[in-house]
Amino acid sequence: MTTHLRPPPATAEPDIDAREPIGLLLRDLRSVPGGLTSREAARRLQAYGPNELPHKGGRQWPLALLRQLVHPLALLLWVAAGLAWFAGTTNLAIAIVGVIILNGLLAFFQEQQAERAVEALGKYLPERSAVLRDGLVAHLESAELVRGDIVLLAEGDRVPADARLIEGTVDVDASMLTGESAPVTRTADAADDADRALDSPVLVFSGTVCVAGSARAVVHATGRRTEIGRIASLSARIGREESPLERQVRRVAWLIAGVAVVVGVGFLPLGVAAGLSWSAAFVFAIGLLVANVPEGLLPTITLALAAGVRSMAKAGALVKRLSAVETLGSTTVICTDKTGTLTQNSMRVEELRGPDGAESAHPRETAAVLARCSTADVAGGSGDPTELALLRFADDHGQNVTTSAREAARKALYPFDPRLKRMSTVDLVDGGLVVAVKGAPEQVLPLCSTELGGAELTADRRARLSALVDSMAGRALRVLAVARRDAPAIPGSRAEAEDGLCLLGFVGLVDPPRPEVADAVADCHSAGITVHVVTGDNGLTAAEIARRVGIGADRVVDGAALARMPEPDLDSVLVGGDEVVFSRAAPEDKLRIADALRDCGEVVAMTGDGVNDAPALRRADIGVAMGVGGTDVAKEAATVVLTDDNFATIVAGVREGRRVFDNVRKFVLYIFAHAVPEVLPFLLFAISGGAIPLPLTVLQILAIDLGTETLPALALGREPAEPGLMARRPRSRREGVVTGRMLLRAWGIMGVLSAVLVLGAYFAVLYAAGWHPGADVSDSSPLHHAYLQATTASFAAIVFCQIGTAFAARTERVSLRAIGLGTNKLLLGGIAFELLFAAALIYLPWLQDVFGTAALPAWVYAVLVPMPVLVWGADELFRLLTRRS
Ligand SMILES: Nc1ncnc2c1ncn2[C@@H]1O[C@H](COP(=O)(O)OP(=O)(O)OP(=O)(O)O)[C@@H](O)[C@H]1O
Repeated sequence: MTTHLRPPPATAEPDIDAREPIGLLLRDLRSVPGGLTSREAARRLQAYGPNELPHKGGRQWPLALLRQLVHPLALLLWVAAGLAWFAGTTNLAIAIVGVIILNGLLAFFQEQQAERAVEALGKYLPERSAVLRDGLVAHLESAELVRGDIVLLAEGDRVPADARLIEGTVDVDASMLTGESAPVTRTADAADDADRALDSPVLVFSGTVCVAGSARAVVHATGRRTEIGRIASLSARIGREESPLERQVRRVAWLIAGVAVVVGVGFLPLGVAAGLSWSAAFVFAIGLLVANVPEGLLPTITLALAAGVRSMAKAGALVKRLSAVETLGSTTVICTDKTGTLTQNSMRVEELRGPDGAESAHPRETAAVLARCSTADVAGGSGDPTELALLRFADDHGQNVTTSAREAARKALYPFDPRLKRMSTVDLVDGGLVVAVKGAPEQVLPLCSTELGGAELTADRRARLSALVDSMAGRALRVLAVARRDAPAIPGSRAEAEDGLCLLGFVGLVDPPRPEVADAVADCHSAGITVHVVTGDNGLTAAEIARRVGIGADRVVDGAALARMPEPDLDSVLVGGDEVVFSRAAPEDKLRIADALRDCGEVVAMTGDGVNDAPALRRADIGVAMGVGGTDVAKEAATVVLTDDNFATIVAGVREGRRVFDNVRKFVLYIFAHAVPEVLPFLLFAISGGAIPLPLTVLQILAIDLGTETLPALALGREPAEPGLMARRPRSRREGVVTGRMLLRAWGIMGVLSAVLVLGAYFAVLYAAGWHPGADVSDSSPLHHAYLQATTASFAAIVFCQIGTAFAARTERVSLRAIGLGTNKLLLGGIAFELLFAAALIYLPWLQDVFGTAALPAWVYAVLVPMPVLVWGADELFRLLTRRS
């Protein structure tokens, strides 16, 4: 159920007992087994409101805002503000409170944006349900369901509203309501003696999923009146747990905060020793602390992840958890399905062979079996793509392929079973019963005793037939054997029905690879990602398709061999470096493969679409469900849903994940770099014993941290992908956000250089005014104005150096030229703002008073302007040297 914003229903619905006899219930709901009319449904929708869960709405925001103001780092700042106030520096106290509030607001808006990005995913993938309207089956958005609607439930569907079964039997997984993980059976005509409605054998509830069977049910409660609607805390909101990246960054933030406290406290005695009064030293200690607490780091990361979620959604990959963005980026193995993911899923019968290997001389007999042995609906275009292709073939050969004709003649159905890989029906044909079977040749052939024409299937014939199948499969055809027999009576079981069959021939279907997949596979290979194919199809067919898209398919492991394979052997197959095709795989095999890969330390993305794929999707690091062809169960279990079922989209997601992670590193680097030029001047002051006056005021530091730096840091989070992003090995699970190389660049290179440049500008202004170490710069001294200009020069120099740092931080390895100077427009805007803000501080008289600044003489700009180039240049050189090595 989606959570759109629509007005709440105006009218209350009368109470109805959903467990009363069906006839009575239908009468109370003013419905009939054929469903409501569209007009009546529209009226009820208008009167009672859409079938949606109560929206967790706007009233949440005051709390969210409050949370931003009282999180631990903010509390640290509150303490600092309290101390400043206590020390009598009200100005500083107010400034710190300003820092807290501004940061809180910024973080709040970032979090809100992040939430919205995730919530907006709902609109990409509205849930749909099959419902009877005007006597016909319609596939409507679940939100449009009303009381009295008759819904059709099938395996893999999510139950869209609370409903009473009126026909059929289903197994439902009700774990999200009852916590009971084993599926329970619900039958229309069961005797209902349960105590609780939740345990009633005739009711199904919104949010639970149908894992087997099919049924019709009449809706008796929708939206907020459903069981799940009542349990408001279980609202359909997507989970928001902290990602490993956020956890890491939180730890880093705390570490830095700890260092800030130590530096601040450490400054106290140093400051006093250098000649400051206790209260002045105290004020500076607090200033240092506030300057270095990285309170903005976490929300910025959340926002970067959310931006990743948004752009992935545009690319067709709906990510259900923010944390999945980074996990996708570190994927090392992708296990993919074949049909629809690697291929176009536009199947067509390419050839039909008789048992003799010749182009079949009896297409009509084969077509007749295919027309009956099916559950797809060509007119409505719904059903398994293989079956749709077979039905179109039957249609071309003069068969009646309408569902009504088929169902009228059907006496029994043994549906397609992915383990048995075949399906059968028993139908009444011209007054006699006929068993129709189709399926994987190795499953069907053993059930056949004769072939078309009546000849017995000898061992020799069977061997030749296998060779025929292999030759078809080797041409990338999906091959199905088709068989039939006359039956004297309706068979009692599947085994009895599928016995003593007569083989009619083999159909070969083509399903060409998607054109974009070959490039995506090549990208995977250059990015160090291994691609395994796990398919229910024949090994030769799958290997040929794999080869056509560039997957190394030298090794094919078939389902039977896999079943016999001990764990250590499987491990060595999987980590041997080869790409493997697992053919004739059952859904449980996927789980085993995911498990083995994870045990081997790989980060696994696994695709799936069926009900049985759910455990493997859950077990993989990234479960990828098919949005078009997948069941609701698979989508539920997956972390990523592909709106186009396309393999290339997974790879696009990996690229996006890597980009987001890179960008997080970029702004962490940027934020780290400023610490050195801010802290070093203080140390100089302390070490000189006060002979060198303080090069920066506390409020100037706050102006940098809060005013000039914020926007460029945010803009770095939106940096486009760096060239070569998909030419690197995947990041190891153990590799953190902060690396030694990053610290070297931030502190060792850019930080130290900036500190030198900042002090250079400071001393240049002081000396030009005739200052010497130890000279008086206090309020009343003649050097005071020069001192104000000198601290202003330090402030301006930090701003200019940070511009250089921002450009350097844009790439981790390549040169700035490779990505272009102007490709991040946000950053250019951020820097423009930074300069304007700094200019205001330097030139507006009332800001001069607050921040202790003074207008700079023009020559100082000649010193300042080269600084960005110098800082960026030093890092560029470092990157060049490390690239070479
Ligand atoms: N509707 C069907 N009726 C009978 N047999 C089928 C049907 N669909 C598939 N088969 C047989 O079962 C085999 C496995 O099909 P299945 O659909 O389970 O494969 P899959 O795992 O979905 O394959 P892929 O990875 O290509 O998507 C097919 O190769 C085919 O021989």
